[in-house]
Formats: sequence, C-alpha cells, structure tokens
Amino acid sequence: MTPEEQQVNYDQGRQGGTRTRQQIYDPAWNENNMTIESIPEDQQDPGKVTEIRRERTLNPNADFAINVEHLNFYYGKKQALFDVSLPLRNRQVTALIGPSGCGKSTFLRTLNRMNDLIPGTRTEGQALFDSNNIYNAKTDVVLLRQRIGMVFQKANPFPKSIFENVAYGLRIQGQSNRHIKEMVEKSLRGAALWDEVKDRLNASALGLSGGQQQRLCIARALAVQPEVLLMDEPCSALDPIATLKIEELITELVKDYTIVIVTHNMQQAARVSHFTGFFLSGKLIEQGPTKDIFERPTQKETEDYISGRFG
Ligand SMILES: Nc1ncnc2c1ncn2[C@@H]1O[C@H](COP(=O)(O)OP(=O)(O)OP(=O)(O)O)[C@@H](O)[C@H]1O
Repeated sequence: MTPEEQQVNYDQGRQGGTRTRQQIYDPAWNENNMTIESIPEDQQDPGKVTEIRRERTLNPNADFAINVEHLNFYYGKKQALFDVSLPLRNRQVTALIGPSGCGKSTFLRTLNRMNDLIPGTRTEGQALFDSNNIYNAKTDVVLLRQRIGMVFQKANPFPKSIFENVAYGLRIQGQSNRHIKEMVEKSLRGAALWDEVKDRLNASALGLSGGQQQRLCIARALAVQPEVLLMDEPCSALDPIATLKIEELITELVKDYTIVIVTHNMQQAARVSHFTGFFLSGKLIEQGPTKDIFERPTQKETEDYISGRFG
C-alpha cells in the first residue's frame, strides 16, 4: 500500500463516529437500536466484567512479540504518551483500555508506525520486534506493516470485489495468481467469512453487511501473513451479534497471531484478552493479567475506571 492509500485507509478507519458514555458501556448498543433480548440466549453478553473465561488466563511463559520500553510520543509540541513500557506477548490478546483521549490509539499506531503518516510527530524510546527497534529510522515500514497488520474502527473495504479486496496486498507483492487464489481462500476461511461469500467472490465488497465487511478487512490483513494484528476498536460500529462473531474470531486467531486490541468496552476486554493495559492521560497507569486488572486492580484510577466512576 502506498503512503497515500495508507492515509486514506487510516482516515476511513477512524471515522467510527462518536459514542455516548451509555453507548460505550452498553454492550447491547448498536446502530439499529437492537436490544440484548433480541440476541439468542446462548449468545447474550455474560454481563459481568468479572466473568473471565478460563481459557483467557495469561500464559506467563509466552515470549514477548513486541517489547515497548520508555516510549514517549509527540504530536508536534503536544506530548501524547509518557514513558510507556508494555510487553505484548506472543499469541496472547492484549487489551488497551482507558477513557477517550488517553492515548490508546496513539500507542497502537506506534506499533506499526502508522503515526508516521501524520506530519510533525516524534517518537522516543524503543519497541523491540524480532530484535529490531520498530522506531529505528532504518526500519522498512512497508514490510513492518505487512508483519504487523491493522484493522480499524470502521470497516473500510475498497470499492472492489470481495476477492480483490483480499488479494490487494498480494498483488502489490507481485504474487502469482495461483498463490493469490490459495491465500484468498485461506484468509477468508481464517476470518470466518468463506462460507458466507464463497459463491459471490466477484461481487462488490460494499454489498456485505457491516460485520462481514469487518471480517473481510481482517481477511485482507491476514492475506499477507502478518505476525501481529492491531485492532483499533474493531467492533465499535457493529451490532451485538456481529460483535460476538468478531470476538469469537479473535479467540480463534490468537492461536496463530499476537493480537493487540483497543476497546472502550470493558466487557469485551474481559471476554477476549489475556493481558490488559489501562491508560490515563497518556500514561500507562496499570498493566497485568486481565483477571487481576478487573478483579483486583492495584491503582485507584484503574478501579474507578473499571467500576464506571469515570469514562
Ligand atoms: N492527529 C493528531 N494530531 C494531534 N493530536 C492528536 C492527533 N490524534 C490524537 N491526538 C491527541 O492525542 C491524544 C490521544 O489521542 P488518542 O486518539 O490516541 O486517544 P484514545 O485513547 O485512542 O481516544 P479514543 O478512545 O477517543 O479514540 C488526545 O489528546 C488527542 O487529542
């Protein structure tokens, strides 16, 4: 993807719209005012942040896929991140939570250097990925963004066919048609979309539902075989059923990929993540296994946030 296309991709992805506090905390919220009662009982939200599933227990022996140390980030003169150190463990889901404007998305975007597309930004510190510092000027950012893929708030399929959306990155790589065909199917299967689209691969991606479009964007990211997937509020524009599908997908994908997810929805963080970092005003206030963060946070600010005292 060219820098211009990446910027368009990024801008479109950020147009997720604003949500009220109630919408943020209400897992039943969606654009069509669907209520939680309309979801089949076995798919309803467990409702309690404290219900951490057993398989969500952090693997303490997991290596660090990326180890961020002493990260400071500036938009011009404005400092947005302050001395953030956070390890992102291999094949684990790390959730980034915190109130609006605390720096979650900024942090996420430092991991594949998407912030470089914004003029006047500056990064200090290091993020070790495969023994190389992501923030090093010599890093090949095109390759980096293949290895560390990204999914945005709002699904942003290209106005092309379903097949060509997934094939996009592979065509830029100059892959053979045979390889592209194989990878498109593999990626659509990986994104749990194959069965729904296999008979209409040449139809426009814009005709898919919002949830299908978001899974298509995940398939597009998977096609270039990334190691890490960054997800910036991937469900914020989806209804509860589409949200549950993405959450189930995350649970499957983490068997093969390292996932970092920004979410406003604390039930979601509790449901899908193994490790959680809580940000406030650009600082990482607390980090730890998700179970600990939600059941026995050590910092008052974390406790106030997860108990809904501010947001
Ligand atoms: N392109 C930009 N230029 C200047 N300042 C920015 C830019 N993007 C974000 N900021 C500022 O950086 C700070 C962190 O923003 P960021 O979007 O990372 O927060 P966030 O926690 O992801 O918020 P939200 O949950 O609302 O998306 C905020 O003060 C925001 O205004």
